[in-house]
Amino acid sequence: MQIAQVIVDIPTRQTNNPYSYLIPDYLTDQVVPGMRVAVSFGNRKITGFVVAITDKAAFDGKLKPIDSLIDLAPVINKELLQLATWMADKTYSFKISCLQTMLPGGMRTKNQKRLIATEDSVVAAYPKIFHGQHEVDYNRQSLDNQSVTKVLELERQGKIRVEYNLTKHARPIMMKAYQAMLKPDQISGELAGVRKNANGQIRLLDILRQHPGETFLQSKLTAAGVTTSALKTGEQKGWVKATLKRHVRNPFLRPVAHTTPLHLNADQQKAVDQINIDVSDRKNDVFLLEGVTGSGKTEVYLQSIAHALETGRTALMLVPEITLTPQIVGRIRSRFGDQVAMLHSALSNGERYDEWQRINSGQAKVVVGVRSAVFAPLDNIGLIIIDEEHDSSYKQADNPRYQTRDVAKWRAAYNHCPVVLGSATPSLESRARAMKGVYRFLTLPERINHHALPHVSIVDMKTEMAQHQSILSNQLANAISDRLEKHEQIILLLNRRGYSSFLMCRDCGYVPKCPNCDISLTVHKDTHTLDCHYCGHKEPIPSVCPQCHSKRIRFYGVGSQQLEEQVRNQFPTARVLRMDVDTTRRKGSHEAIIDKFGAHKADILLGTQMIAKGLDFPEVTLVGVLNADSALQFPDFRSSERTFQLLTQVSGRSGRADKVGGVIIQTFNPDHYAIQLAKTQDYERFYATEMRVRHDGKYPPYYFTVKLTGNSPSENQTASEMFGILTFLKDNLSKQAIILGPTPKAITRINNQYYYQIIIKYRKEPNLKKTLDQILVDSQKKQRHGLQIAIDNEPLDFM
Ligand SMILES: Nc1ncnc2c1ncn2[C@@H]1O[C@H](COP(=O)(O)OP(=O)(O)OP(=O)(O)O)[C@@H](O)[C@H]1O
Ligand SMILES: [Zn+2]
Ligand SMILES: [Zn+2]
Repeated sequence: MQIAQVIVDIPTRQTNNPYSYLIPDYLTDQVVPGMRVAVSFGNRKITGFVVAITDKAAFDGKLKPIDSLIDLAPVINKELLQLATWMADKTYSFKISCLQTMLPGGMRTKNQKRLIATEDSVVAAYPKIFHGQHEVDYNRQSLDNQSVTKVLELERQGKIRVEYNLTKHARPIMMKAYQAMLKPDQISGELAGVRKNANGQIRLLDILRQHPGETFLQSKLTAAGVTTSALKTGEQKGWVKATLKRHVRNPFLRPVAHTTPLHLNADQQKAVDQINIDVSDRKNDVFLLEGVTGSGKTEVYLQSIAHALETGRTALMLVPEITLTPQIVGRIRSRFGDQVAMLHSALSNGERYDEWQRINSGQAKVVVGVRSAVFAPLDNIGLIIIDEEHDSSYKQADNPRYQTRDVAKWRAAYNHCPVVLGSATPSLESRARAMKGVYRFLTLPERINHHALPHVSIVDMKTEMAQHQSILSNQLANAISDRLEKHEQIILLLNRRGYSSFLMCRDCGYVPKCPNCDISLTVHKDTHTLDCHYCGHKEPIPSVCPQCHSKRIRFYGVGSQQLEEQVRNQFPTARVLRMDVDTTRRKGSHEAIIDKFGAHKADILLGTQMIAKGLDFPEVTLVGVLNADSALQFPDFRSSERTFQLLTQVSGRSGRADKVGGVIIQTFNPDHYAIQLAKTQDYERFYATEMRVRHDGKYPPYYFTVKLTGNSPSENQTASEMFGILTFLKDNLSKQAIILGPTPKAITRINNQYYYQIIIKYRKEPNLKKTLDQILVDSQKKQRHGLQIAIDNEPLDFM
């Protein structure tokens, strides 16, 4: 008797442990860990993941049987099953949400499956399953147990394939195809019987001669000059057999030219050598690769990946959200071709599924992707790279609140391979670890070919604004004219972090606020609405002030649209491209803008954070930052770090090739150290200064942190529950732990829920884990009264 241990899809703390279910006889030896199953739980029908098969139950009572299998092959491999257990524990989340997070979007929902015969014989042999068709919906209800067992067996033998019937777009595409049935020596005989002018048939035989046994998409054959009538004749004469072939969606929009490895400079060579030794020796070091902007980090990644592939292993490379992908993915593909799979948020569910499938089946050996790609089902990983390791998109904001770096390190340990964290401006955490020798430190201190870092100047907008009201300072405007004259390119960054345009009445000061949240509404000119970015509330833009009926109700703040208008007015001959959420909504538009700018078909690229990182355009000699300090006002201990990183990154886009680059930073805080040190691009001094600030303020990396957030529909209830938690923490933690709060969050009310938080700062708290786990267990009971508790281990901010 076999028993399946199942993690059920009921997000409660208790269900982090598996439940036992009997495996019915007809499924003996067919159920494998990593498959999803349907089971009864109480009187509900739910799904779950099989995590183990045992012969003893964890429980004495009578076991319920598994109702049916959802997957016919595992969707989570052994490594990821183990990872889920670690991750649930580490992030104070449910194992079920960890497992679900690992699957590509389209597979997370309950979906239909189709069975596809890969051999004709099975269609005829199992009419009860196939009803004479090559492809059928897999409908558990209409099959008897014997047939289900058979299906599983055939799947394992590779005689049938299972496809997930995703939503319409996500569906695997099966297309009409023909399989070559002739042996090479039969071709001449057949050719003799063909009329001289039957070009289509002659062409078909020609193709069959070159590719015996292969299956071709009909579209490929017709494109090659085989007519449909020739195909019909060929089918009748037994040359080819009609069948279906899967069309793999190709998310790579354009073909790329192949590139060969560059000759490395000495620093690059040293870095590659050290990484490669680790790859060969299966050592599990973490490297911090700190290289100034334009120092050629990407080439180091590429040559290390090549080495991992040479040793027969695979490689995983993570990049921040789509900002980087078009250029970097292009570079990786041009080196490694079709071995590359790409996973990012701009893919459709179907594309993501296809890519996942290519990785899972071992076809793709190199995966490039954003945060969630850290769960790519790659086997035998030889190297993991995290580019721009300081980027905040590597931390997931929702449950499970994982840090990609930590997951990567876990997988590297499992696979006995190194991790490379790369950045021009490493996070303080990583740099501090490198200083302590926990990470190995590699540096690329110079730009490629000894190009100079750009010259940065700072414009004090307080004095500037006193003279004239304009988004562009005189100095920046003059520099733009200068570059336009020289036919060089310009990047203008509008720092939108914590910054948006809102409406205010000039007479009474009224600002429209969201009815559900404690936040002012944002003006969206394209839809002519005021939107709440927290709950989605929308309302029309009023033309008179609802409070005093004045008509002088105006926009404040600058949007990228407004900046574009102003730049076009001031420089009417300049060709301007804008890149922000609005202009990149359509698929492929991001690449299109980058291509156009790269081909110098535009002079000015302006936009939000999207243009700050990773771009490598040799003709850019001026970078302007419109509002450097909009993040500095945030009540966030990382705001200086973020500002410094952003300014250094965006400055690094200037003067990357032979022409010397300049940068102009407009700011209201010209004396702030983050801005002053970004001027000299002096990471070393920034690191030293900021470490002192963190030390004095008892912040990371000197202290570990945890954020507890509670919310409920009643402010009183939220507050009193959080005070209860505070008492519990004080009773269980040591005197050294610093507990801040509970305080209302910066935006206390969101969607009519009131949020309070507690921050814990600590250096060593052996009881912390147990205490927090207990709080989570207790919170399950309180949930009935509408209170939610979330625990964020090492939060990105304290807001
Ligand atoms: N060894 C080399 N010889 C010649 N050119 C090189 C070499 N290595 C890199 N390059 C070129 O130098 C440029 C900058 O390299 P890359 O974009 O990798 O820098 P980076 O360190 O990733 O910079 P950033 O952090 O600013 O994105 C690229 O155009 C790249 O092709
Ligand atoms: Zn008013
Ligand atoms: Zn709202």
